[in-house]
Amino acid sequence: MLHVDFTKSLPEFTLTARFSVGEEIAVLFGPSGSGKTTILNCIAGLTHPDDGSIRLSSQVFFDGERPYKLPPQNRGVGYVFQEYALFPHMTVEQNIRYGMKRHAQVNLPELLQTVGIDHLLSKYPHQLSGGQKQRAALVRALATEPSILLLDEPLSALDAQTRRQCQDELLRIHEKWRIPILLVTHDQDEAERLGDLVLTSENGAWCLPLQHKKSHALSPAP
Ligand SMILES: Nc1ncnc2c1ncn2[C@@H]1O[C@H](COP(=O)(O)OP(=O)(O)OP(=O)(O)O)[C@@H](O)[C@H]1O
Repeated sequence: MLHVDFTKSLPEFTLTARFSVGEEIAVLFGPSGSGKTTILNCIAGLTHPDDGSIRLSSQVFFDGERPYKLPPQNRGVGYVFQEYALFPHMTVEQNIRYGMKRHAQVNLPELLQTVGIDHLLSKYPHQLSGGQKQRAALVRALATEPSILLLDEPLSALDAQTRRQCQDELLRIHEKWRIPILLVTHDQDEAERLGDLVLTSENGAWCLPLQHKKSHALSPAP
């Protein structure tokens, strides 16, 4: 269970985040500049709140009172950035293997097949379409065997059909992995389709879920 309870001063407003996410998909749905990426960055440890706390189950990520900051590399966070952030000089396989643990338990061939990029391992990022890059970035994040997955608008650059396929893959992966996933999107349909929990902001505060649903509707298999 992820527990987030912090404030952070930004140039134009004070960001407040107060919510909990179990083994479910929580969508952060809100306008540009409302602090979505900043929340993900605080959870990943790339930036820090001013006060409050962030915990994943019993593991403290941040505690403003002690004060304490767990280094990003010890948080077990998988992060897919807005721009995929694949290393351009590495093949897909090298990108994926980069963050893997030495004795990784993850079944990489199965994961590659699930996400449909097993035939692209020797390609470089510039040889991939937007959807393929997105999938490679997702596999790279999952290959680190994260305890939590952060996805910052991972599907925004995709056409409608590819986007739908990637949404389905994400739902399937989540069914299998059962870890908390925080997903940022500007797309209301996507928020409703993927989110067990949809968080939105009011006056800089991300607190109350708009809706909480029990099951997802996968597209029928093609
Ligand atoms: N490195 C930074 N330095 C100064 N201000 C920043 C920085 N990063 C973000 N901000 C400010 O913090 C606020 C929140 O930005 P953030 O990127 O978290 O919003 P967002 O909701 O993710 O936006 P978008 O949907 O456009 O990605 C914005 O007002 C932004 O100008």
